[in-house]
Amino acid sequence: MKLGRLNHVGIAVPDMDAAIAHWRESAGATLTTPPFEMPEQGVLVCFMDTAEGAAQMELLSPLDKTSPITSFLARNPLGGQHHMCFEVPDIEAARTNFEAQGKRILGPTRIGAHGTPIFFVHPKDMGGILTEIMETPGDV
Ligand SMILES: CC[C@H](C(=O)O)C(=O)SCCNC(=O)CCNC(=O)[C@H](O)C(C)(C)COP(=O)(O)OP(=O)(O)OC[C@H]1O[C@@H](n2cnc3c(N)ncnc32)[C@H](O)[C@@H]1OP(=O)(O)O
Ligand SMILES: [Co+2]
Repeated sequence: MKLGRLNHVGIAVPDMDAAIAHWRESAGATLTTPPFEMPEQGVLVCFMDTAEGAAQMELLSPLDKTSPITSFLARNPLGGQHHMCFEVPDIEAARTNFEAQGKRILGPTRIGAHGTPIFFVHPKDMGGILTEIMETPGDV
């Protein structure tokens, strides 16, 4: 199955304000959303875009000890690339496809930070990359 557009690169950060300043100063990135909490995912999240929306970073810091970002930062205290997110037109068809390939889907399909359904595929089944699949936003 051919995946669509790379929607964002997820970056785990230990300090959200410092990370925003870093990407603004070192890459000229602009904040497209102020940080907002997604308690159901255990994260504080914001999006930064490079020139003309050429690339989007999703900055993620943990809301609590149970957050998936907490264990990532325990292994990578300075933070780092956490996941890559690809778009698909039909999230259920994509889920079925990955399951048919025998790849481990992590948890239920749920609503992600762009307001569309997402799921994750285990990094060990994706060449070491935690892979997020999201349904393309309808207003594209
Ligand atoms: C707000 C939604 C937003 C959006 O875009 O809509 C998001 O993107 S939210 C992002 C945060 N949520 C998630 O990441 C959910 C999916 N993640 C998970 O289920 C876990 O984090 C998991 C299973 C990927 C890792 O769990 P854990 O931290 O407990 O580590 P393990 O000991 O189970 O790890 C097993 C193995 O995988 C390696 N690993 C862990 N995390 C990553 C990663 N991000 N990238 C690559 N590899 C990763 C880990 O090192 C272990 O490898 P090993 O060789 O066995 O040491
Ligand atoms: Co993401």
